[in-house]
Amino acid sequence: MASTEEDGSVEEKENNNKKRTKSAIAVAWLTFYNIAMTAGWLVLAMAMMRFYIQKGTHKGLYKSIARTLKFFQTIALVEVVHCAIGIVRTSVIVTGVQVCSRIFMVWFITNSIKQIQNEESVILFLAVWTFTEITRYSFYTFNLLNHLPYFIKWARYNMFIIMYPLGVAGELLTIYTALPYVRKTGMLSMRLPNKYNVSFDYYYFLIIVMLSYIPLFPQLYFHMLRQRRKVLLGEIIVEKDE
Ligand SMILES: CCCCCCCCCCCCC[C@@H](O)CC(=O)SCCNC(=O)CCNC(=O)[C@H](O)C(C)(C)COP(=O)(O)OP(=O)(O)OC[C@H]1O[C@@H](n2cnc3c(N)ncnc32)[C@H](O)[C@@H]1OP(=O)(O)O
Repeated sequence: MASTEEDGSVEEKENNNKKRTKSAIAVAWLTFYNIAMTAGWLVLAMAMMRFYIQKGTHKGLYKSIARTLKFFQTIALVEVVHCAIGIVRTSVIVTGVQVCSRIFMVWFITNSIKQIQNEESVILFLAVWTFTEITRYSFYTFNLLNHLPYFIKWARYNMFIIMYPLGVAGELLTIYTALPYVRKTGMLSMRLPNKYNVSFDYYYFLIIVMLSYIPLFPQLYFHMLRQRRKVLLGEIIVEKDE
């Protein structure tokens, strides 16, 4: 009996040690990741401001920052992995929708359709994303370091109230502006007959994407409102299993 108890406690200790090592590694990785992402979005913010100050126009701005934007927005896929392996307490679905919709905007809309790159709506969502991500990643960084200034916490859980609708407006307007080009060129579409016997119309796909904002965006918005109540007002919120 005694030896079993001893074994149990040794096993427990080993498990606790493993957990501690895992969480130390996770914290180190997340700190590095959040610092890198804050820096990346700060670089983007500075590049955009410099471009506008030097040229006095937003025309050509997207092209000048495209590579950096694609890099840092695509890297954000790692955040879905963070949720999946449980190193952050966030829903895989919520994070997945947020990250995938951004990657779709960057790669399959703005990057693929050159004719829309100079639209004001592109600048709108870029400015909103940049502000949001600098706030969000610096919030996570300072939080992990246990030195979170109140104004960053306040900005993280208040600014989204205006920024989310503005970002969505920029994204939807951009897709809407792209529709005529997509229809005219038939880009990324497959018409029958073809050897795979498959038909795909990117124009209608984009309309479906626009419509999917109606059910999906409120889920993200209400998720953030719940987080806001939890963090700023200290409410205890029982999340449903996902
Ligand atoms: C294939 C085609 C697909 C097309 C789909 C079309 C549908 C599109 C509908 C969606 C529209 C989206 C539009 C959007 O792009 C527009 C904008 O973004 S506009 C800008 C405004 N946006 C925002 O303010 C939201 C920004 N995004 C987020 O905040 C997150 O991505 C979100 C997942 C929405 C929420 O974050 P989360 O659940 O993580 O909340 P918290 O920040 O409070 O964190 C919860 C806990 O997890 C810890 N955590 C999370 N991440 C990290 C990290 N990287 N490092 C360390 N810790 C992290 C955090 O600290 C919390 O921990 P605890 O509870 O212990 O304090």
